[in-house]
Amino acid sequence: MIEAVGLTKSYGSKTAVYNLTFGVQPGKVTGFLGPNGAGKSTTMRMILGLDQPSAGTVTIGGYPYRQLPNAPRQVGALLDANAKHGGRTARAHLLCLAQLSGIPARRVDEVLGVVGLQDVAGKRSKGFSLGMGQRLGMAAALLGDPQVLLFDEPVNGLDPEGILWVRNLMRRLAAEGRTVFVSSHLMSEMAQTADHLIVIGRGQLMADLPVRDFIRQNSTDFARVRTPDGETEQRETLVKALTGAGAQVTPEPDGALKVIGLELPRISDLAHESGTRLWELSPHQASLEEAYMRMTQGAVDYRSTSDQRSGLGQSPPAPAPGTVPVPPQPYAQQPFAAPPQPAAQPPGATLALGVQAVPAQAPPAAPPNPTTATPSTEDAR
Ligand SMILES: Nc1ncnc2c1ncn2[C@@H]1O[C@H](COP(=O)(O)OP(=O)(O)OP(=O)(O)O)[C@@H](O)[C@H]1O
Repeated sequence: MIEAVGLTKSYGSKTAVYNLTFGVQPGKVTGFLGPNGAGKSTTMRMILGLDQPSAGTVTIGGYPYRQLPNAPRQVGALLDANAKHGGRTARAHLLCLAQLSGIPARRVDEVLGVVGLQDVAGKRSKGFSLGMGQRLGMAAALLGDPQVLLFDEPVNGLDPEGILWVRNLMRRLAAEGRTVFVSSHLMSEMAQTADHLIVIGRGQLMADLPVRDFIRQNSTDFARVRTPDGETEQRETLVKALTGAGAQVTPEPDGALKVIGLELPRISDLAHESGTRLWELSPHQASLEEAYMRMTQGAVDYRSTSDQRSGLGQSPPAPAPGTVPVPPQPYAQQPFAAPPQPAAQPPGATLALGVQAVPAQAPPAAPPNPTTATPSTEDAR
């Protein structure tokens, strides 16, 4: 079990992590999510004793990492797959690590087999692909057969097969009763791999909840409805009928309508009563990726300032023939009960996320201030 209490880390005037309190349980995969610069790696480094907290504590099985007896046998980590001597073979790299930690040499071939690198064990790692490097990093993490495992972005750069392999490995390690803590940006991947999620933004805790609760609370059901292409009047009649019945109706880029707040049979009845023909009426669920993006949108440090096409002298593409030009905002002829929309919150506000969200706590009146909006230029790494 990993336990962080009031964990805080400042680099000069920059607060990378502020007052984080959470626990990571054994027997589960716990996903650690947050946008770029949210503080995930900093937190992991503090867990592993590589960085000293400015305040608060973090322990593994009740001990700070540096006080763990025989730490490499208890905790394994993959923080940076490039952290290896490229001139050494995969086997020599692992052998070296094993010797430093008093791990028997025979374990090296075992872990090479676990990660599927047995056939290239004698090759120098500088010639390895990104995926092979990640596998070697995992082998190093598994070397001491530890009960606690930390992986920082383990699927970075992996192909779909590699991603599936990592997913299965994580699940297997957790099923063996180990504590598995995995950072990622990829909500969709974590939704399939993790049992529990810890989400941070700008160094502060945003959510700490089981994945199934995240799914239940953040996936909004909606219907897609489509009237015959080009028949604008039919479309407007239907929008009026739907909003009049309390639905939130938003145009989709392809000319369909996204309808929230009404069951499919009711939409069908309203279309019939208003004399509208339908080309499509289908049930949908908002993706978790979308829910995660909404949750963290107020905590993103690095955001593009312009359309990526600007500067190329190109205008946005014209609508495809047959599609109906659509306004960007929801239709609102009639008042309707909109679902709760998370918004960027000032520090100290409770995040209105529809999840079992954690109140964002205001940092002390004086700096450190983890909510600085400008990207940091202080990264000393
Ligand atoms: N050694 C350091 N010196 C100064 N600033 C640092 C240092 N390490 C991290 N930071 C800053 O702390 C913040 C958190 O960084 P961190 O790498 O922990 O985020 P992250 O969530 O892991 O980001 P990413 O997903 O991009 O890897 C960033 O603003 C970063 O620039």
